[in-house]
Amino acid sequence: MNVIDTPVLDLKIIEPTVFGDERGFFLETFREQWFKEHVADVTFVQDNHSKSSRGILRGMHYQTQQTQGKLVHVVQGTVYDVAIDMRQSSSTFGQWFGIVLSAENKRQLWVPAGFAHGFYVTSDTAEFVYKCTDYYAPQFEQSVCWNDPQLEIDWPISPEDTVQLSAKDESGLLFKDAPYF
Ligand SMILES: Cc1cn([C@H]2C[C@H](O)[C@@H](COP(=O)(O)OP(=O)(O)O[C@H]3O[C@H](C)C(=O)[C@H](O)[C@H]3O)O2)c(=O)[nH]c1=O
Repeated sequence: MNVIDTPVLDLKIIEPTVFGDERGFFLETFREQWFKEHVADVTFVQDNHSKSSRGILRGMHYQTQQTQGKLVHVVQGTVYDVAIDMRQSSSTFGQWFGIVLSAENKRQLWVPAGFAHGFYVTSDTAEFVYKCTDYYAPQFEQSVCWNDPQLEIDWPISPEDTVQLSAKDESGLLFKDAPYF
């Protein structure tokens, strides 16, 4: 396992060690003691799995209470994954980072509590799995506009591409109006 810093404070890329042989491959997707020592001293309590089609954008979500750290990766297809630092005390407050996560690159992204998170599907379908450090609490959930004019997230979306959002995400808040940590 290899940990790579990103330009955004505390947001980390993890590259697991992949063991390939004539049968295929094996990798450990999570090892608690290693994670606590090398990434963040947190405990995960909930695992999630979603499947989406090309052009689906889920995000940008966070919980204002029961804030969730998320360890995310893709087991089928490809997504462009984005996290936004919503922590006012952070030196990278208001900054975003994006990365291609795919079944092929097997990369993971550690998104600490205090970030808004979402992804855009660039393959026919994508299956997205992640561990969370607190439980789902919809009463505390917020959604920030994926195309907020201040954040200017550089999504891999061409004019001819579709962007399909949930009703909740259609009415996301502007970053300037969103609650911060
Ligand atoms: C997130 C969640 C949802 N649900 C139920 C609630 C709805 O009936 C259904 C779909 O929920 P939602 O539309 O909020 O799912 P996503 O749009 O994938 O939400 C996620 O999108 C981005 C990528 C995130 O980072 C968050 O983990 C999460 O907000 O699953 C649950 O039962 N438990 C959960 O933890």
